[in-house]
Amino acid sequence: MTDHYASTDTTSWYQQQLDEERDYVSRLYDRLDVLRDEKKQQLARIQAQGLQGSFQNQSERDSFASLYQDRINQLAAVEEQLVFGRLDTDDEVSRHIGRIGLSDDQQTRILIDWRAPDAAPFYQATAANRQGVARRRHIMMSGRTVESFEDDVLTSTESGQTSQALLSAVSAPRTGAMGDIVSTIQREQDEIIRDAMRGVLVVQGGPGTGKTAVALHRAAYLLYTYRDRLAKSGVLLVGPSEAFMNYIDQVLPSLGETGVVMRSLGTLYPGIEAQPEPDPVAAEIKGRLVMQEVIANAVALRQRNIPKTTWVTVDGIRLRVRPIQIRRAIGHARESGKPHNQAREVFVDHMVRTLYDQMRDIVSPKREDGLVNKADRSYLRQEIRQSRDVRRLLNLCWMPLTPTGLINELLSQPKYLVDAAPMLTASEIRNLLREPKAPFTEADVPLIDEAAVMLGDLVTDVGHGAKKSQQRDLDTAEAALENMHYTLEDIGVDGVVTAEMLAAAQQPEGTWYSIADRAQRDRTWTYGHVVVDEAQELSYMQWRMLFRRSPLRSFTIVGDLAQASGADPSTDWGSVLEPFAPNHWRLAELTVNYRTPARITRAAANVATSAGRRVTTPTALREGDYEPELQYTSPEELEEVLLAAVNRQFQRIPEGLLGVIAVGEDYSQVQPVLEERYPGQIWTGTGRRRDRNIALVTAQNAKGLEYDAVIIVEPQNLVHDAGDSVGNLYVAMTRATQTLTLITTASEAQLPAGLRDIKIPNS
Ligand SMILES: Nc1ncnc2c1ncn2[C@@H]1O[C@H](COP(=O)(O)OP(=O)(O)OP(=O)(O)O)[C@@H](O)[C@H]1O
Repeated sequence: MTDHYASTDTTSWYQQQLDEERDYVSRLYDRLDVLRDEKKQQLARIQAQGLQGSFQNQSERDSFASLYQDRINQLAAVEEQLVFGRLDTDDEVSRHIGRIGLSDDQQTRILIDWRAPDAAPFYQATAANRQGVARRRHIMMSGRTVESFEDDVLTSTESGQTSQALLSAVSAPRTGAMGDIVSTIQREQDEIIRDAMRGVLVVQGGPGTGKTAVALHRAAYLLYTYRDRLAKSGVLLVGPSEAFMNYIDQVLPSLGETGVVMRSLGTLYPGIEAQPEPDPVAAEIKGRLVMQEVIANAVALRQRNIPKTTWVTVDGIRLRVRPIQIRRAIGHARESGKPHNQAREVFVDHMVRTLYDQMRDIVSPKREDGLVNKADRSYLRQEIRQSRDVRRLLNLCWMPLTPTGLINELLSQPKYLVDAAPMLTASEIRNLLREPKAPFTEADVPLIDEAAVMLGDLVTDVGHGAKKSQQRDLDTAEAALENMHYTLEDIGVDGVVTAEMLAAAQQPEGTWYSIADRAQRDRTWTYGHVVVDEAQELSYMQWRMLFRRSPLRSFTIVGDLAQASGADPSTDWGSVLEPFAPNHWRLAELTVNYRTPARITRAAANVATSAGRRVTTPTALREGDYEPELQYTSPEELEEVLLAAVNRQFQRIPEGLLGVIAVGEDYSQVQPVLEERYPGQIWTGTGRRRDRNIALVTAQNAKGLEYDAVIIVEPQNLVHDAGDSVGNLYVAMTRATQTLTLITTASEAQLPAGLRDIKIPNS
């Protein structure tokens, strides 16, 4: 129930409560300021200490300084809406709920972290299951001042109405950056956020049901609840594109969490920033299970025999090499089961031994005693290894390979690809082939990752040495850590230092890397938990890459199968996950659409179902003020009609963020038109949006994003561009929080079926 304060009595009660809240909240901010000052001073002290200070050395000091800095950043990030709720229990205790937990100088808790078990009833209590809660209060802030509050009295018959706080949150104009929903998380969302970390949790929900919001809040919840475990291994959050990562990157810091590794699918392999895959057909092929075999074949083809007997010269002695010897050495190396680059060592050793035997037979009779001693043996082997002839021959037969080199050659050398992929058709091969050294695409990344596993690291002497010294550092650090925990307790740092962090700090360059930094530099890093957003888009090969990063299979997977770009999407999560976590996953569903008004949701669902796609339409929280509109025009008038539509939407929502969605040539055509008419206002999805209030995006990049007014240019082309799949059009239509306009130069008959039902506006 929302309390109404009509009578003088209730008005004065409200005012009194408001004053009390203001006092309390100002105490909370005072405490926040004190803590900030404290940590800054501690940091300054630690930075001022010389090598003689209480810390053993420079790098140790850096580690602690970094932890203080993290805490300072966290305290800075929770400034906005530090507190947003209060729970009054049956036993007349009041608890304030906020972004982080705070205690006063007597160690009395004055603010409860929203993730703490004590805060859970704020999100979960209902009139039917009050969990000891008598009143739930939503506190609305403006800067550091309490503006107003709203009470839900759970013992009242009116309890359970949609709160004003929620309605204003979902109706507010969008800023282009996603905000957190910590003050208005709904019960079905909270159950998912607080679900146990183990196993694979799949969250299926239609457009706008808060999947992304839930995924982010869950990451923050898990880090809080399982901090000890996750501090060592980290959490990875994967999204579909860089535009999407930019859109969400402020949410976790605003929840006081900075330690999550956030990566788009194209940047999951260290050192590669892949471009979007331009060809949906190539993307589909590269995602298939069979690519595993293609890459294995590609590697095997680089282990090759010589066609006929050949000769090599070592120290002026000619040695004969026969195909049978190479074949045996290859067989031996393959049997070792090691990755290509490590197995190469076996191959080389075998061949050196074979050549040595031959050489010994030639050399021995020339010695007076007829014997080859130990020193001679190792000298001869060394000579064989270093002979240019031998090296050239062995490289020809078994070349050390890099993953990027292999994939680049595979996709640009027709014969190599044909030989490695006998199971693909000629036209599929053509789809895959491209220019040598063309930039890698997002669909290449899992292929590179797969190749990296099959190839293993390049074996170099330097590599061996570095590994050994890394291990030494780690051992020393592990010992140092024993003592370190006491020091940590003394200085009261809210963080965890692991042996790995200390070891990293011992590196000669003195660079201190956090777990998040280290994880994203290391392909073989395995995370404690992986969160995957827009999961319906992932191919088999992409799933394979992700499951490699969490062998314990601790995942939160959020997505909507109906929003998949491809023409033939899976219709159940079971078939998607079967190869990776058979019978090892659980499903949760989200059912309320917080973004898109019902009028627009219905139109979008109609388009999707008319194309034969199964959609679950969530219940929209708002009916909406405007019907979606379809405008027919001619190619000559398209630009004018678009500008008029933009203008009309700004009249409707002057503070709004407008999204123009177009693909291919349409995108290129409208960009200069918009730039000319609205200079400095167009945002094309890269970098920060700042004051730009018109976003121009492709359908692919619009995934997961939202705009107050959406204008789709040539909607039928969104379908053609995706290989006749309606998925991207469905996604584009459901990006709107207020209005949707579609502009087309096609005839009614040329439009996707469900679009024709949309109203044509009265001009
Ligand atoms: N409990 C909530 N309180 C306030 N706003 C919410 C709540 N849940 C979701 N929202 C808002 O609804 C919008 C849609 O949320 P989100 O982007 O997480 O949905 P989604 O399910 O990931 O959507 P899609 O699959 O269509 O991309 C966002 O603006 C989000 O902040």
